[in-house]
Amino acid sequence: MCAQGDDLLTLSLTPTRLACSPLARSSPASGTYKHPPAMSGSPADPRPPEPEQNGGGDGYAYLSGLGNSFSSEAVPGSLPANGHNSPLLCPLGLYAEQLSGTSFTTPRHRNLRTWMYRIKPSVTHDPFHPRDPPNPRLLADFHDPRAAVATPTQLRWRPRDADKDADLDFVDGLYTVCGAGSSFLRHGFAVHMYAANKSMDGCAFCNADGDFLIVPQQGKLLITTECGKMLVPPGEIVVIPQGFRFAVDLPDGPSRGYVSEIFGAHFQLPDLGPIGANGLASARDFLSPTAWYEQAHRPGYVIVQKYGGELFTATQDFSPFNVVAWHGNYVPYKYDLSKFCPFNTVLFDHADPSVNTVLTAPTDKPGVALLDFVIFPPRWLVAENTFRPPYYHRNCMSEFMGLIYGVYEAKADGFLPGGASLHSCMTPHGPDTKTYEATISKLGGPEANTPTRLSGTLAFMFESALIPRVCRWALESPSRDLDYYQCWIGLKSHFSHGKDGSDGPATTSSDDKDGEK
Ligand SMILES: O=C(O)Cc1cc(O)ccc1O
Ligand SMILES: [Fe+2]
Repeated sequence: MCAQGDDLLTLSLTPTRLACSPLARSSPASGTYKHPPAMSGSPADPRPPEPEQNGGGDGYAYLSGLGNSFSSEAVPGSLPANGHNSPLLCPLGLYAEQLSGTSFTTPRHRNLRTWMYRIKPSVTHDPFHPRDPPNPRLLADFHDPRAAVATPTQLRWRPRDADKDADLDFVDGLYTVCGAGSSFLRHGFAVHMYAANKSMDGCAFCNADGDFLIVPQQGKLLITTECGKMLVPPGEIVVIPQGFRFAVDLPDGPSRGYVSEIFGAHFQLPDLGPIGANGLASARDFLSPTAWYEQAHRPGYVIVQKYGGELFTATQDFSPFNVVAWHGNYVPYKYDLSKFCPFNTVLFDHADPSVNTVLTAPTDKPGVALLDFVIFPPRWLVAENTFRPPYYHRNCMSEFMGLIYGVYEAKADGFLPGGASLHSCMTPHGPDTKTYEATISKLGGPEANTPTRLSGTLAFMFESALIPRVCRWALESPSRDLDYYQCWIGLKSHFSHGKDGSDGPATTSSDDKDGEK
């Protein structure tokens, strides 16, 4: 394997099919998670979490398990007893409020909702107005070619930091790159990136359009939600479902990363098929927050609501993070990507990247995703007589890629941590010239079939069945790599059939014309 750059650690072993030594995980970010006492997924036991026993290793308390029905109380006794959701009077004088993530009548196994018990209900605010200033770089309807255009060109962007001369919080630092469909029609997706240098202050964000899957690449995010707090360093991802109010603090200073937004669907774990009952991402490694609230009078607190891609604000005199207790299965969650258990080919050929799907948002067609979140994690490459980097291909799905750290196995140069690429439906792409040449130069040598460990790298892909339009500002951005196509131009013909007395019949005239000049 030779696609890696110099800064990748590559270990070689004597070829042996069965003995690969297990190595420690190599994510730069992880905490040791201790499973909570009877709290997790146990509505029958509403004891408050105890941070010492119930930590995510990062100082915050979490509940574990994707899809569980959770209960959490910041004050003992604040959840209604006896199975009531909406009693005549809630404990401690709280208001009951339901947040629905699916229609009321969605079949039970997909039905999502949470009950919150809060000091004041969310409705207690002044009217919504268009936000001043707006964020003109957000889009949630991709039907208007004036804002976003169709292009089959291979696209790549260099990483971009927040403008040092501007104060940009998560909301102002967010910009849409591409997407398809419409939040109004509840079908589609958007890919955004963010570059922020300031914590949100005196305001909370609420996305009425869809779910956010956030992939921090630089700088931790401390996210306060109505369900509680989560600390999310690079190497972890976080999902904030549609409608949750949240505020993003930047405890490490400037931060940047990627966001996929899905309209009208939610993420779930992929089916495992013949893999069996275990592998890839495990439900138990997904962590949701525990109840946390603030009670102080907060005059002029602003709710920023993204609705149809536009921002609106409403003012209130209290924090929206006033939920003392909650229960339900519609919750924000985070996941440490180093917990992912990758599967791969163990004899020959290159497995399709779907084998490393972390989360999928399905369409109505079986096996066709509105959006798959796929990773390219550290792993062993052991396939024999195989071109181990990604193959050349044209895909009916569209592929947006980002790099969290390291060097991506298909691109020796130019695809940098914090950068991005887009290869849309049927747009040809694959390893760059340097990667291809370096790989085949090892042919016949001992390295070609030696198991190697791909380490110190973490790339990901948002893959969609929908065909994205690309925002004009992304196409015109100074960070766009206009020379991207050059990385393949150097791919030579290695075709030797009939040339130089080689092993085939006489060459045809078209072979001559197409041969390497
Ligand atoms: O294009 C890419 O780099 C992503 C990708 C990786 C891979 O191993 C196989 C197919 C694929 O689209
Ligand atoms: Fe691809």
